[in-house]
Amino acid sequence: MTAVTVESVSWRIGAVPIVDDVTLELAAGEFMALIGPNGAGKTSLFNLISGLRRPSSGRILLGGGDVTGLAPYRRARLGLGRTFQTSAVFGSLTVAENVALAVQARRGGAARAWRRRSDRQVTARAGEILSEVRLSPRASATAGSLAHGEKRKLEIALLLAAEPNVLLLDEPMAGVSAEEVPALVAVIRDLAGGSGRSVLMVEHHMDVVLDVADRIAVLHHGALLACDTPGAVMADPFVQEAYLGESL
Ligand SMILES: Nc1ncnc2c1ncn2[C@@H]1O[C@H](COP(=O)(O)OP(=O)(O)OP(=O)(O)O)[C@@H](O)[C@H]1O
Repeated sequence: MTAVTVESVSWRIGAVPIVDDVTLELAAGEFMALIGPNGAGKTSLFNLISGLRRPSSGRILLGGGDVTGLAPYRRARLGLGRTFQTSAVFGSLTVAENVALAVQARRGGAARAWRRRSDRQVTARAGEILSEVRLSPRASATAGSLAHGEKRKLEIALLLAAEPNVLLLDEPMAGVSAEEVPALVAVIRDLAGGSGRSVLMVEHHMDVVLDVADRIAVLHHGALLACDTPGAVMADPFVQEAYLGESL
């Protein structure tokens, strides 16, 4: 089953192709990394998938359904979650309160009946999510007091509260200290897979990419240069040639 299909998608500004005829499929449960040098079009492709931009041509499908014309919030309702570099965390509330609010917001919006149900269910779900992102020991800390890596985990927790089946992660390691990277990688690695959740992640740290990705998609000047297993991509002569002297 395919979670996301990008079908011959191009996005042009004037005559300049920023994303150039990209076709790729993210399978259910798959972890795919999207790499490429600065300006390759990674963020633009994320914007096209999440609906912030409309393609000049081509189609975007979620779970097999065409969402090319749908606004971002409609795609979110269909199970697409995206992290941004800027954080939407309430710094003066505790970690647990932040997650509980996000769970409540989702449930309140989804069905009125939830309002009549006990707060305990919200607290329980928030607790499960905190456990999944390994933040339970920090549940009663104020969000504003978290280290960068912990804040990233909280942002992921807020995303999970919407119960997405596809996650778009935009440079989750950015700004995180080297000591915090392994703990954050451990959380991110487990986001896809058994749950059926799929992840598409833009990340510049190649050690992280090679650690977590089932497949790596390589963008180069807006076009898809390769999309294969980490071993095959690293051995690809076109990838090597394209990146000779350039940092991935
Ligand atoms: N709204 C826009 N108007 C004009 N040019 C744009 C716009 N958005 C993106 N671009 C250009 O498109 C190209 C791709 O940008 P994009 O941010 O998608 O690349 P990226 O691979 O995410 O880069 P980085 O790794 O630096 O984040 C860049 O040359 C950028 O300047």
